Amino acid sequence: MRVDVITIFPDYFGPLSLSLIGKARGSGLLDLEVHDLRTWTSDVHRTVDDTPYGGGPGMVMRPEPWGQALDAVGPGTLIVPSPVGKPFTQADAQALASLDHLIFACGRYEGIDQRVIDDAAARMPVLEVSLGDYVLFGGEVAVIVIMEAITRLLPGVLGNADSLTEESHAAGLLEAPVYTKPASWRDRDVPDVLRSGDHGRIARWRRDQSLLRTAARRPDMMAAYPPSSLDKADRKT
Ligand SMILES: COC(=O)COc1cccc(COC(=O)c2cn[nH]c2)c1
Repeated sequence: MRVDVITIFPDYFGPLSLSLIGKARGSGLLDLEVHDLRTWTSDVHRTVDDTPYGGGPGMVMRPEPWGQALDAVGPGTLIVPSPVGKPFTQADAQALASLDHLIFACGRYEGIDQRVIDDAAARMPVLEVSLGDYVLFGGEVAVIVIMEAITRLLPGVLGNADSLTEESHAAGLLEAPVYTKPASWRDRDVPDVLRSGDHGRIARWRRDQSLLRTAARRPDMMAAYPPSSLDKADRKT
């Protein structure tokens, strides 16, 4: 997978060269390049923003540098983290993980001139995605989050691919609680069922815990369960 990131703060992406994402890059699974938007400015001050038409607080990112940047690195699927985007989900991560070329645009200030989005949408898929109902200083940290969600789904990145099927949101439910040694810790014991060796009983216990946890914390997910994406075999009557 090829990923281009366009930002006015390229140093934000140091973490992407660490840990699993670093390995994915090293093993050729992920070809990531971070670009400084100011590369595509032509004035001596390398200006990337200007005052908003119609007035109002703050600054807006100018269209010219973005247009030239996207011309240079595109076409691909353009992802723009934004407070006004569609909520980003595990299903989106799954879908994006199967694509060949992703381009991330990191907005700052009050946002990117809308014509950049409209112009890009005329020649490539554009997804404006929200990570939550809050506002960040810019898209950079959102890109790191999205990149983690996608990269861990790439074949060969996670040692144990089984963890992908059981994890939260993969089957439309929150994952059951997990335990490890010691069997007793500060007078708290691991549930006996998990030490029973009865794998059918353990699977049922975990399913029940997932349903209880999802009902208590995420009624929205319960209402949507089972997601239409699950095949018949996964549906529980
Ligand atoms: C067309 O899109 C844009 O102009 C994007 O512009 C901006 C402006 C400020 C901050 C951000 C970063 O995204 C979020 O704050 C965000 C994402 N999820 N939840 C909050 C992006």
